[in-house]
Amino acid sequence: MTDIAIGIIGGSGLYQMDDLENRQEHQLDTPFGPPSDVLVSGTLQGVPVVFLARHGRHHHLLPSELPFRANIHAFKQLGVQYLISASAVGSLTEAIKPLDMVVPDQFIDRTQHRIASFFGEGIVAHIGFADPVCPQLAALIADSASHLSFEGVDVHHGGTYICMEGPAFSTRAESHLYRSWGASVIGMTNLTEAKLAREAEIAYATLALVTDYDCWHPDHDSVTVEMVVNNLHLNAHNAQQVIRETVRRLHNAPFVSEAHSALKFAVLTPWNTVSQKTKDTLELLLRPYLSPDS
Ligand SMILES: CSC[C@H]1O[C@H](OP(=O)(O)O)[C@H](O)[C@@H]1O
Ligand SMILES: Nc1ncnc2[nH]cnc12
Repeated sequence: MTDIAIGIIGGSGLYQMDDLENRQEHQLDTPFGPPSDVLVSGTLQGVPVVFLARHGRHHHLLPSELPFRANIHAFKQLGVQYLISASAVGSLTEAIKPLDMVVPDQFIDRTQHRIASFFGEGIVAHIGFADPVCPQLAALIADSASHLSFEGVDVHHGGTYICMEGPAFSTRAESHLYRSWGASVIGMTNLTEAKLAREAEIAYATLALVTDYDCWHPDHDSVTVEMVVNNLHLNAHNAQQVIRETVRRLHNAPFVSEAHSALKFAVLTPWNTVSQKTKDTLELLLRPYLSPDS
């Protein structure tokens, strides 16, 4: 099949794109095992896209169980160059209220049990990650959300997303600690995904949908799954509109992101010292940098 440049990864509450036409399911395998679910390609207002439900369509995978590498590899196999993530988050600040939308520009890593690199097994690479999301894609998402102007919903362009391990939500002491760090929102998935997308040279940015005030707010109940789900049902529809508008704009004006050449100077290990097994595993990622006889 021909390459699909735009990928969408939906988190809690976003298990499919309602208006996706010409749907086709792709059961893919990767050197890192199978992805969370089938990838579903189709067209959104005539634009080819491919969608994956991050936790599976029936939400059967914990954040710590997500096959992050397989998911990103599967998008890469289909030719994805831009990946739009939609995610549920808790707010860590008064200025960001439930149902608001946030497009983070920074992450803080509080994960503990995840493999967050494609490299190792005899090949070393260090990607730049100072700016962990693609600024152009983030701006497109934020501008699309602002343009659609949903009643009672503020759009926050920029902010720091704390990525915790989960699955339990934070303790109150942790929540206050993250606030003291100046963080804006908290979730359990996006940092790992952003790192792997960068290693795969895919431009990545997130539309974060606020569902709760975590557990720091004196005037609001501490976060529960019921609270998250109720608010997700309210804003999943808005989120799909933002994604559609972002896809439309991106298709009309694609751009070159720094992410698209992230590996250019990142690999330290001479290719001729790498085992054939590791070469085979990483061939898709390293293809642009390999000479025909390496
Ligand atoms: C259902 S609340 C916690 C759960 O929701 C978020 O998932 P996602 O980022 O995939 O939308 C959060 O990260 C947790 O995994
Ligand atoms: N408060 C919270 N903490 C972590 N992940 C979340 N996802 C939605 N709300 C969350």
